[in-house]
Amino acid sequence: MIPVLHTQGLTKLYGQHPGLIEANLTIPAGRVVGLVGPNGAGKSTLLGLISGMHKPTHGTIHVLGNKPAANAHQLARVGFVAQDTPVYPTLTVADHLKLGAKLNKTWDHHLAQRRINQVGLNPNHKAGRLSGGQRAQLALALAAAKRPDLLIFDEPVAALDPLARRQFLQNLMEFVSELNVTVILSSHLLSDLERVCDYLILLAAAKVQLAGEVDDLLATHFRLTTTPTTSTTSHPNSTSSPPTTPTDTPPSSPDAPPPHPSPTPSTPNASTSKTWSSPT
Ligand SMILES: Nc1ncnc2c1ncn2[C@@H]1O[C@H](COP(=O)(O)OP(=O)(O)OP(=O)(O)O)[C@@H](O)[C@H]1O
Repeated sequence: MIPVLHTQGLTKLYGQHPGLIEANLTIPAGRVVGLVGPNGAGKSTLLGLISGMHKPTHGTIHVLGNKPAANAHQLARVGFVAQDTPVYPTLTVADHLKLGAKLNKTWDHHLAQRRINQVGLNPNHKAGRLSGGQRAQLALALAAAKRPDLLIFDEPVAALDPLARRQFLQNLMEFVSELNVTVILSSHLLSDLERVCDYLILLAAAKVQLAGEVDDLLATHFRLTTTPTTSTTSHPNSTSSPPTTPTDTPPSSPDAPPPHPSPTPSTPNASTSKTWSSPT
């Protein structure tokens, strides 16, 4: 099967300044990919390269088997939602749906309408008057109604409060299971994405530090926390520091997004709160 993303030595320089250095990535189809790293790590640069907004300085990149944004068909296969969920403030929710239908040949009006109803958005409300969470839901419905094969979100939950974040991720997971789409989500914080992604890319200082299936990464490198009454279990390969208490990462935190519905089997430990230790 053709990978959703395949890069070799992918490098983007802004003048002399590195945005991304020598990235080698192969992401299989059907994953929810967490792209995580601190400020300036290169997340937006990589997403810009995938969507075709940036051109590589050197190296190669193939998205769904083709060069990014190579033609109209390729553009239609990739949905991109930039930071701050851009919408047109003076247009109503219904206007956004009409615009989406005009601009996209593959537009699924039924899907868009159904999702708008399900999340309780009033079609007559202007986008400029929606809350951050409602804007995110609108942007998600618009992106999904394009029926893309790859859906990209740059920092989708950064500006949302815990409840809106949870609702957004829940809706996203519903789309994923309904549409069979690959999703790439970026965030500064692994904790934002860890329960929804099944593939992880860690970036720092413009370089890929770690990439792979979450289950594989967990199998080789993780630390578990258990209830206070039982002893803490460490993976034999783990070189992590002393165990954390459950209060460090409460499983029932209101901040915790819903579990990923992917058919990919999770590790037996995946429902236990987990803490990533630094890659070695
Ligand atoms: N237009 C630009 N001109 C010059 N340098 C840039 C430009 N865009 C990004 N950079 C630099 O490239 C590096 C990667 O930036 P990028 O925006 O991709 O990181 P990021 O992980 O998305 O950061 P953030 O989380 O803050 O959005 C940073 O050092 C940044 O300063």
